Amino acid sequence: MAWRISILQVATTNLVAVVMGPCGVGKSAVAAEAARRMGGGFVEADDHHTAHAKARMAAGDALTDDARMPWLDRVGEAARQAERPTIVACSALKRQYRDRLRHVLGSVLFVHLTAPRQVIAERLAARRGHFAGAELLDSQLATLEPLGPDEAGITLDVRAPLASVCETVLDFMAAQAVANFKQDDGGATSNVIRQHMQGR
Ligand SMILES: Nc1ncnc2c1ncn2[C@@H]1O[C@H](COP(=O)(O)OP(=O)(O)O)[C@@H](O)[C@H]1O
Ligand SMILES: O=C(O)[C@H](O)[C@@H](O)[C@H](O)[C@H](O)COP(=O)(O)O
Repeated sequence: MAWRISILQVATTNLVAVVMGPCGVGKSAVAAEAARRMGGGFVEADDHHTAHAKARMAAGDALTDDARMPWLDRVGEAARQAERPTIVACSALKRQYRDRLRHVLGSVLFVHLTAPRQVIAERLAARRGHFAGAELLDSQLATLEPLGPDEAGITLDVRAPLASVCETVLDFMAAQAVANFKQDDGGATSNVIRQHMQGR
């Protein structure tokens, strides 16, 4: 619905959301499609790995914290400079990695994508033309630290169709934007947005 897209664009201005989770769960697919629907910027964290790191991961070798930190800084910087609203596809597996992104970006929403291991393994097995294969999955799942209760974000099961996952991401971002407006102007703007949204 055209009005809904424009309300979403207004409401989500200035937001940055990071779609996180293990390799193969669908971060790039969800983040790219959600950014396209929203008309905002998209940052792919994979584009900011060094050739050395990609070769390591292609060999099934998990990166260390020391190798990930400069990469996270590059991802954060790319997101800082990207068009707003911005959606980033980045594994951000540990709390300290998300802290690093928050340090660069200030306030960030996280969308943690989850699925049973088997579903992710099947997606990785079918994926073509990517440096990361199924050998990385177990280390990624072992490293993963879910969002803490104090971290702004949601956790979504990606067994639902891509379109419905994207809808949920956009609804979540719009709801957060409404809450931010409420803090900024005492509720005046959020009331306008709510009135429009009641027509859904
Ligand atoms: N909702 C979905 N349903 C089916 N296949 C999906 C879905 N989301 C992603 N995929 C496919 O799964 C594979 C992994 O997705 P990708 O976005 O590359 O994951 P990640 O960025 O988390 O590594 C890709 O081949 C992609 O096309
Ligand atoms: O920190 C890491 O070990 C990597 O960033 C990793 O988390 C990421 O998953 C790979 O880059 C694979 O790329 P995809 O996640 O796009 O499969």
